[in-house]
Amino acid sequence: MEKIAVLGAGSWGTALAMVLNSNGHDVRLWTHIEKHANEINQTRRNEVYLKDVVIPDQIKAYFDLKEAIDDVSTILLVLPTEAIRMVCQQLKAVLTDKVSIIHGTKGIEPETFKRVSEMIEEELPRELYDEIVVLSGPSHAEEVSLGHPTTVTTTSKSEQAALHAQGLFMNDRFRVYTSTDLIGVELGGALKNIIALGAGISDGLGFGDNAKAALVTRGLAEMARLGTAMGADPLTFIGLTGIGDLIVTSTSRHSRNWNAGNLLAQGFSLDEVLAKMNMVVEGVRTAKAAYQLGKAKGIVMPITFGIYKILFEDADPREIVEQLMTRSKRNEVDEVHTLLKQYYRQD
Ligand SMILES: NC(=O)C1=CN([C@@H]2O[C@H](COP(=O)(O)OP(=O)(O)OC[C@H]3O[C@@H](n4cnc5c(N)ncnc54)[C@H](OP(=O)(O)O)[C@@H]3O)[C@@H](O)[C@H]2O)C=CC1
Ligand SMILES: O=C(CO)COP(=O)(O)O
Repeated sequence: MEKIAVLGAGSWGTALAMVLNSNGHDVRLWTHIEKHANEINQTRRNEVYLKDVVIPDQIKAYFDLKEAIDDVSTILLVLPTEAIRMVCQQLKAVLTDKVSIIHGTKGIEPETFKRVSEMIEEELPRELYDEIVVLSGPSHAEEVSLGHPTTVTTTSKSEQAALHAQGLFMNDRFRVYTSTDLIGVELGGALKNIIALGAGISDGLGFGDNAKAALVTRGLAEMARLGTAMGADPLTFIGLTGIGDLIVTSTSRHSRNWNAGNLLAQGFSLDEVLAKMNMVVEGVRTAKAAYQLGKAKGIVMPITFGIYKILFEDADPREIVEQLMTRSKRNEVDEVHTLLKQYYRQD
């Protein structure tokens, strides 16, 4: 059994702390708000982020980062992408012994186009950690914390490290696979949030199931197209961290991205939507990064570009849908599909 510090006491950090606790690990949950740590310790509830569950007594919340990481062997970062660099800098100031790092964050940084593991690598000196592992897949905190069956994937540059993380989390309610495609797993988890925003917009406009199936399917093609150009294995996009996560995020009432899209379609401005959500909506920043990246690399991503225009250029969602529906005639099969077809023919 290990001592593990979970940095980020939002919904996902709390749910993952509960999984680790149920596996017998000694888990500390760190939040940057002192009042939040006190509330969790006194009430055993995380009222703002995960109100429907009781947090087991064994999980202690910390405000002092140095105390939270004292003597731990693994640190799990579960923060918004925007907070990753800042918290790594705080960590660097107090971390003395080498640890394993795992992260459960899903995003890409605008301007730099860095994945989260790359941001951590840039901020933390190499001698302070063994390897970085990514944990991703279709997994809403609200269901994981209730013990509903869930599957995720761990990946790392080191297969050993991915296997170690698999062992830490896996139980009969939380099944963990491993993958060797670090780039594909991270990009799948980040890019699906953009398409989920689109699914929320589509549902908010009342377009129904056909439109959503089209968005998810053609959105997946865009994810795989950009991902492949960034060095991912296209097959990863038909796995848990690609289509799996895209399905759950585009269809679940728990999804922050879907709900944000739904509110946008009702006419709220982006600022109003983000204020109403009170939780991180990662697809917004990642849409900016994917738009910039798609432009820079000349990748065809009409859905992603349309969602970017709704978010940042005040475009009317109905006009974007019309533009998507009236694009020039095409064949459905492009280079990514061709690769997938070759794969299926091997069976
Ligand atoms: N929720 C889910 O079901 C899942 C989420 N994820 C991913 O996990 C990541 C975290 O999401 P989630 O838990 O939902 O987010 P939440 O919005 O629920 O919580 C975010 C937490 O991070 C804290 N935080 C924000 N900025 C900082 C900072 N600078 N320093 C320290 N803490 C900070 C927030 O504190 P404060 O109260 O001050 O805002 C809050 O406690 C995201 O990348 C998300 O995509 C992945 C899978 C499932
Ligand atoms: O990544 C997630 C589920 O796998 C969470 O998505 P949301 O942030 O949209 O809730």
